[in-house]
Amino acid sequence: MSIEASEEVLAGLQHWRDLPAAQQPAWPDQAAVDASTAELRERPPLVFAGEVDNLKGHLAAAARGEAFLLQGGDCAETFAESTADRIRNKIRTILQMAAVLTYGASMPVIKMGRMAGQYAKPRSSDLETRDGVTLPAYRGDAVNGHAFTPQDRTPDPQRLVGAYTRSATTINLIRAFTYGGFADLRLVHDWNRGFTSNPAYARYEVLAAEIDRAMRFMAACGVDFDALRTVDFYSSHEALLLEYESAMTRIDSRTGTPYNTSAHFVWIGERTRQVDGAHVDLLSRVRNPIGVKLGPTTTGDDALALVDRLNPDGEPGRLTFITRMGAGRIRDALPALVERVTADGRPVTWVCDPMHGNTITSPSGYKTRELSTVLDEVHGFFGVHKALGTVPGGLHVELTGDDVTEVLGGSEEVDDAALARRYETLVDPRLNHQQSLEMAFDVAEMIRGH
Ligand SMILES: O=C[C@H](O)[C@H](O)COP(=O)(O)O
Ligand SMILES: C=C(OP(=O)(O)O)C(=O)O
Ligand SMILES: [Mn+2]
Repeated sequence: MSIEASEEVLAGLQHWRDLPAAQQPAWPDQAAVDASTAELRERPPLVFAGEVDNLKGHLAAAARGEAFLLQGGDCAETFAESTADRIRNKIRTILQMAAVLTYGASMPVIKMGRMAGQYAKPRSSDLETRDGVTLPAYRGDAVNGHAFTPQDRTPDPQRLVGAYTRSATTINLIRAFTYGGFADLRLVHDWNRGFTSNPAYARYEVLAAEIDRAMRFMAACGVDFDALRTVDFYSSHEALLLEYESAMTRIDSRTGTPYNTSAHFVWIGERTRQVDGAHVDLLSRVRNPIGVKLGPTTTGDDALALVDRLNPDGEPGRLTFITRMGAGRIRDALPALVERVTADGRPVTWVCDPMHGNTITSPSGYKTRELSTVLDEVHGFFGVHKALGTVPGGLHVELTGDDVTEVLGGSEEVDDAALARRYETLVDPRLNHQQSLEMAFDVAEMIRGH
């Protein structure tokens, strides 16, 4: 039987159109936007309501300290790099990190990509000027092209359909890899052995040897490793482009309620989380688990107003707060927020994004981050939660599975001169494969000390 949504619910899904919406592209032609979104509305969902509900249950467990979220991927996915190799490498990196964290935390790790839809970016400035020429800023491949030409930089709504198509092929590959044997724990463990056999990472040998012993213990006990060949891997992106997110919002025929079917999990960015704004309104009406990024100026009142709007009934797993304070601020700024929300009593999953509060410009002019500063924010996050007796529920990271040089530091040190070698990101700097694993080992040690 198929249950339909009420007129009131359907009308509510359009209410965002009456509200202020930050960070939307200046589309030159609204009729062309309408044509693209009409096309999107005809396309199949990318994720299914049952999967989304399962994820919500897992995130509820993370809020209670019974699971840990690992969410990672590019700052901005690009159409050109939605290739099988790049996608496979990212999945492999996340699976390797997850294996280490599972051991460190002794709990299930929820695997989630900033993947299969992360094609739209908020920007500090609407415009970019180079050599006296001013053009619209690059806002992600779902909006415009990165090349500094008027043709590329003019927002093109056909790109919304392009983003859908790439998201569909990416999630298809994710499903194929994670259900087809690529996620086999024995394989993932072998890859990690390859990482720790590199002398640069000798300090992680002790933990690696422990994991090795645990694997042999499991084998000796007759654990059915074949049953561990598949994993659930969830998709996520910032729900920034309201026309796209609205077109992908569908009524679940089982319940008659709306789900955003563009990803399992969507989040609202630091720049678009205005409590009376369009983003909060649209996401308040869908049933997915959702996140909100919270920067260092967030007040307890702001956080509670978001709980009121996004999770008034305190549904477990519904709301994740992704804090991105900066290593220098987290120890001062986070406690008041956590205390206030904890006193309220409605559950929240606390996740640490140690990237966005720690962006710097290197002496040679690259937008970058220092791995040591990134790790310091994670330490601060665990420290605050430990002191308050609350639960650090996960990690949100910008990373890639490739050997890029975008973030400074790491045991195989990337220095300022090395940044030029393989700086490929179109927006924010990502941890490379090795730096990502180094973070996973470091965090695993941190969790054990927690
Ligand atoms: O990921 C996000 C960036 O931090 C955001 O898009 C802002 O970047 P910008 O300051 O380069 O515009
Ligand atoms: C823009 C981003 O983050 P924030 O909203 O936290 O600045 C991002 O996650 O890429
Ligand atoms: Mn970013």
